[in-house]
Amino acid sequence: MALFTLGAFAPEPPFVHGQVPRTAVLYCNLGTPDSASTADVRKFLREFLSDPRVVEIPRVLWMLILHGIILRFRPAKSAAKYASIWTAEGSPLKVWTEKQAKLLQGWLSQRGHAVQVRYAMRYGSQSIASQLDALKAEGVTRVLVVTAYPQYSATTTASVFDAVYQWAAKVRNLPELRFVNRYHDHGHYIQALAVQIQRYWKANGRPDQLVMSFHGVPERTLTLGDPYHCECLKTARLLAQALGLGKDQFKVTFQSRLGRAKWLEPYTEPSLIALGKAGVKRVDVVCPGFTSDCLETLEEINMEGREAFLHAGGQEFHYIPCLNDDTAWITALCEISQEHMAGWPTLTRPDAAALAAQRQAAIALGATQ
Ligand SMILES: C=CC1=C(C)c2cc3[nH]c(cc4nc(cc5[nH]c(cc1n2)c(C)c5CCC(=O)O)C(CCC(=O)O)=C4C)c(C)c3C=C
Ligand SMILES: [Fe+2]
Ligand SMILES: [Fe+2]
Repeated sequence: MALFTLGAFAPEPPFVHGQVPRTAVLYCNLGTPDSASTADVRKFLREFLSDPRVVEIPRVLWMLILHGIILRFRPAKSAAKYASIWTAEGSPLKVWTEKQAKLLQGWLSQRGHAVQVRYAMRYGSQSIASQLDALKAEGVTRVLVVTAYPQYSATTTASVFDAVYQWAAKVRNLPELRFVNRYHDHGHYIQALAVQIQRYWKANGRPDQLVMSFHGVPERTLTLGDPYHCECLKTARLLAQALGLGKDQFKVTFQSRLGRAKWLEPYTEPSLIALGKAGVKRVDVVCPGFTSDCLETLEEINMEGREAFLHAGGQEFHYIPCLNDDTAWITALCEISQEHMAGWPTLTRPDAAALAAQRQAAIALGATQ
């Protein structure tokens, strides 16, 4: 009989003295079903909605509601919605997230940083633990965790961090870890949104009202101290400023409510209906909190929201796409990552071209020359 047990820690490759430190960026998004089938959507929803960060009601009661009602009826309904936005390459959320990570890798390398970029999903395939395992196996000793969520919420950002901590709790020789909590007011992020909207308006004309629709959360989270609501409002204010919009030219709303509890208000769809009924002719909707187009933007806004507005008497509905693979957005991701890697010796080629690119980006944002 063995006298000693190794406890929870699995054997890991031995530490090699003199090993070159290696840095990685782990870019994390929410996740999405593997296919638009009801079975895959149910599997995804089960994992997502079982996270106590996402639904904060007493466990036993919630498990009864989740398994007794929601997982019986919602998967088929959601699967039909997913089917309406699915692409040949898969779920838009996955396609964009993967592309953003590849582009970020390219930009960081071009700026002379020796950094590996991987993307991971909080729920479903490409899990955070699997990607951290892969990075560790590749010899990475420093990881910067960046999320696809500009506004911090315990329901999203903190849940990603939980998954990292849960992985870390089982690892003996941990990499150095850093986290980006938020970038809702980062100059490059706001600039990327403004550029995207202005480009859209240049090609399609301007609306009577710009609706900035953010994903909702239960209102209770605000009174419990979640900064999400305030951060959404700050993003909206900065974006309106960058676009030169007056108070009566834009509106902030919250979408995707689930269940009967009160969520952050005003709700997007009733607001669109009210605008249509009030005789507003053209509405443009942008979703600044979503960095990739996904079910919530492509179906809920561009299909359901459009229908609601036009049905209520509105004449023109425009959906402005998310940041997706836009160059200004990838630049923003690059800047945000660089700032948080300060002090980590990642620059292998601090050459004139890389430094000039950084200086130009800063000047474009109003830095003194
Ligand atoms: C209690 C439920 C939910 C909370 C709280 C919530 C917060 C939240 N979600 C996002 C971003 C996304 N959510 C997406 C889909 C989605 N969200 C919920 C529920 C809550 N979200 C559900 C049940 C679903 C699945 C679809 C459905 O059945 O309606 C997505 C899109 C995923 C995709 O595959 O395309 C995103 C992105 C944020 C930012 C947020 C809080 C700030
Ligand atoms: Fe959501
Ligand atoms: Fe939705």
